Amino acid sequence: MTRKACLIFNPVAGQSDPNQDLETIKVLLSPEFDLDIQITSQEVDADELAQKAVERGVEVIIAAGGDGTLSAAAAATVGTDIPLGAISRGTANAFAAALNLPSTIEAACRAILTGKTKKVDAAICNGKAMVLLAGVGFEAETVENTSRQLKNRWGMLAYVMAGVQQLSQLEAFEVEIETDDKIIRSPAVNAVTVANAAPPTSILAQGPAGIIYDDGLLDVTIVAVEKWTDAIATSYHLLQTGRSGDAASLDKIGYLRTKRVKITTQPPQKVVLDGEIIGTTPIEVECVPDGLTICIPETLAEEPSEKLEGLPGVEVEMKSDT
Ligand SMILES: Nc1ncnc2c1ncn2[C@@H]1O[C@H](COP(=O)(O)OP(=O)(O)OP(=O)(O)O)[C@@H](O)[C@H]1O
Repeated sequence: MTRKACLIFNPVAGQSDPNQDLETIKVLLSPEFDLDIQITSQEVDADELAQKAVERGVEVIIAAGGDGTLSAAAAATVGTDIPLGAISRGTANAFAAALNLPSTIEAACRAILTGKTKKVDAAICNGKAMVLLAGVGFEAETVENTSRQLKNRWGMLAYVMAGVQQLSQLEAFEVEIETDDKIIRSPAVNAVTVANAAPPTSILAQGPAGIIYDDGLLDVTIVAVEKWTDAIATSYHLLQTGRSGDAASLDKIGYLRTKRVKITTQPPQKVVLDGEIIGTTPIEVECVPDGLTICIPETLAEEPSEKLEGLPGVEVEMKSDT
């Protein structure tokens, strides 16, 4: 018997031929699924289509597109038990990389057909569902400056180019980071990233050793640089540690793990949530353990740890009631 699935398909994601991709997906999934195919448009996005599918009570939601499409569809399933099948067709494919999902259409379809479902953490940021990460400062600017034309032309290199563009305009901000047990203040940081899950290419999330997406905790990375040469050294260090799975050890990179966090900045900074600009600080992010059901292989967990020393003028105030 076939299962009822809603397939949400973004025809403009990535650089491949959408008609051919859709046909491949239909051929691979049709034997098992009764597919209700919903195509995204500029007006109707994956979030809205996925929410309607949740309301209709489909058995599985399958999203095919870039990180925006996959994250939006995933967000609509947070807190439901509806499994999400993710088919990556974007530029960066951070979603699949972060959750150890297959990167090709064929392998993703095979996982949806035969893979086991697994519960992983999600988070809520200012009332919105989050699967990957929230970026304050640099990361938000990088995303905003990475246009579709740039992505179409340069692929992954577009993210690097947008980052380098930002390095020449670094503006530090004052931050207060409040967790359940402490308040951290620093007068001059450039980026704060709160990650539930992140691939090694999300370099500004790579403070802790390995970002664990099923530990009930969020991974916070704080980066402070004074000049653009520091920024390059810091970015390179984070790229290396992200790839090796080691914790960052450079001064001016801090990290900690926490169930919930409140971030206030002076002046207010733009905030990017799973690839989309959602507004400005302050933000409050809370982990939703096991909030998302997805077909995914197991990964190894690392020991939780934190490091805050070395950030300029950092103050850590322990809260007395914890
Ligand atoms: N039919 C469409 N025409 C134009 N824009 C669309 C259409 N469908 C979706 N979009 C837009 O596409 C964006 C999401 O793109 P998505 O992230 O899936 O692909 P991408 O940008 O190529 O991938 P990545 O984020 O991995 O680089 C949303 O902003 C959405 O509004």
